[in-house]
Amino acid sequence: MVETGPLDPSRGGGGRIDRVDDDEAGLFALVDQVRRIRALTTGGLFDTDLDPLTAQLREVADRLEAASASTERRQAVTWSTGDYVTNCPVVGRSNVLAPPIAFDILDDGTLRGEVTLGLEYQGPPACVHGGMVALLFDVVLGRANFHAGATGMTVYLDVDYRSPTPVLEPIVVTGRQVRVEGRKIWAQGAIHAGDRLCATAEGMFVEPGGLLLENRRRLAGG
Ligand SMILES: CCCCC/C=C\C/C=C\C/C=C\C/C=C\CCCC(=O)SCCNC(=O)CCNC(=O)[C@H](O)C(C)(C)COP(=O)(O)OP(=O)(O)OC[C@H]1O[C@@H](n2cnc3c(N)ncnc32)[C@H](O)[C@@H]1OP(=O)(O)O
Repeated sequence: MVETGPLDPSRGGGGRIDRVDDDEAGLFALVDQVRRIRALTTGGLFDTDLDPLTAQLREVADRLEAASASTERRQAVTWSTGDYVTNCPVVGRSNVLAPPIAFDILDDGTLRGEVTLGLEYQGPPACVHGGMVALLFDVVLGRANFHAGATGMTVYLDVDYRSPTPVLEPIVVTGRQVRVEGRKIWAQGAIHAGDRLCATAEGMFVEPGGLLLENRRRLAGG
């Protein structure tokens, strides 16, 4: 049973975590522009001829492709720099899929993040897609585990959708680690819109053995 008391969305305080502000290469600034386009093209209706804009975007994409390192090298970077976070599909500032959410850590280790999701995350009318809700939980629980010092791969994620999670309105995503037994870790989370409970989740995570660590070493080239 998810205990929602510690996941009260009105709790404040705490400090920002996982936020990387160093944008020396200008990548976050570039991705911010792609995000604007991503948001505007969902259900896109424009009072202009799109062909010239498409040509301009194609040119930009061609230039980026010509200048880009290989997928393999980029994948290695995400691990070798320990910079997984900036590429995460929920918090990552260089991942266009990410809203991105920034989390604060409260004094008891609970993570709290506020976000307004756009139409690109819509499932049912005016509601966030249930798969996106699950993704938000997977990440907030995983980040809470990481900051609590015991982290693992998700082996089980139980999401209860209790009331619609709205798009285009602020929602608060919370999560915390609740128990660790050997390699097994449990965490719980909630999503609220105002003080309305939209969804709760409980996940179990298992600290991976050799294979994952080996993958990481291999991808990081050492
Ligand atoms: C997330 C950390 C990853 C660490 C990577 C290394 C460095 C990374 C550094 C920073 C990381 C930062 C972020 C991480 C990035 C992304 C994470 C996002 C979260 C995800 O996106 S993650 C993807 C989806 N996730 C999977 O792709 C998991 C598939 N899975 C497996 O790869 C294996 O499952 C594995 C390796 C996890 C364990 O395998 P294994 O062989 O080491 O352990 P084993 O099978 O013995 O299980 C041990 C005990 O857990 C129980 N158990 C297992 N599964 C259960 C289940 N479903 N329900 C109930 N109990 C279960 C068993 O019953 C046993 O219990 P008992 O000991 O009591 O018998």
